Amino acid sequence: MTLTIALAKGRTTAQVLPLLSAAGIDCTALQEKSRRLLFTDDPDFHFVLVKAPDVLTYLNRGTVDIGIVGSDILEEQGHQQFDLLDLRTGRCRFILASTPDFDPHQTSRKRIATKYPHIAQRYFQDQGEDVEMIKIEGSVELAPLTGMADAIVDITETGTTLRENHLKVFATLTPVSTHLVVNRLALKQKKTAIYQLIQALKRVRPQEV
Ligand SMILES: Nc1ncnc2c1ncn2[C@@H]1O[C@H](COP(=O)(O)OP(=O)(O)OP(=O)(O)O)[C@@H](O)[C@H]1O
Ligand SMILES: O=P(O)(O)OC[C@H]1O[C@H](OP(=O)(O)OP(=O)(O)O)[C@H](O)[C@@H]1O
Repeated sequence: MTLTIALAKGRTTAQVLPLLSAAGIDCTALQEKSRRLLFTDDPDFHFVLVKAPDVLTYLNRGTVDIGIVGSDILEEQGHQQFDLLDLRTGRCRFILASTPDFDPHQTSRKRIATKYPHIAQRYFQDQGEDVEMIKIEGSVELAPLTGMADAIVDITETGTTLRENHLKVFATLTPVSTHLVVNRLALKQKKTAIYQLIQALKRVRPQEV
């Protein structure tokens, strides 16, 4: 039985391939630097490489059985799938950050720039605050520096980008890591193969922090 897996391209794939290899899956072709997107040589595991937000589109349409993607994407897009395993890689965290002169208690309605409007909205709703959301696609740190936004909600790992842009963390929100999610129908039809993969990955994923 073949399991079809969508991998989020970029950092997620780079950090997950060593785990998949350690779990006994031949990832040689995936590890080669190329523009290939579809890997079907192994009869047990087929892979597609997609942009992180598209992982759930493939999964929810049943085109793939399994998705491997950051919990930032799962939190932002909502869950229609089974989140079965925290792979404990791709670790980073959500933060609220801005220039050091930002006043979190400012009386005017805050303008918040982010790639994650739902997560940011939920955070401010929990604080009882109505904010203006500015959705951007990247280089989020630029928004408060240019005056386009009062602050940002983004992910940080090493803190280098914040530091190099002289931004300060005002709040830490939720932690992020790479998760394995499963399509509901696939879980019924391919239960044994899916649980075998999960058991193998459990044995090789990093320790809990
Ligand atoms: N320091 C980090 N910054 C951003 N994402 C990280 C970091 N560490 C781990 N991740 C995870 O990696 C995913 C993003 O990976 P990456 O930045 O390679 O993709 P991308 O943003 O689609 O790429 P690109 O910037 O080329 O468009 C996130 O969804 C998150 O789960
Ligand atoms: O704390 P650090 O280790 O510096 O990592 C954080 C940075 O990484 C991400 O951006 P990404 O590299 O995905 O680029 P982007 O601005 O194009 O989204 C994130 O949006 C931060 O800008």
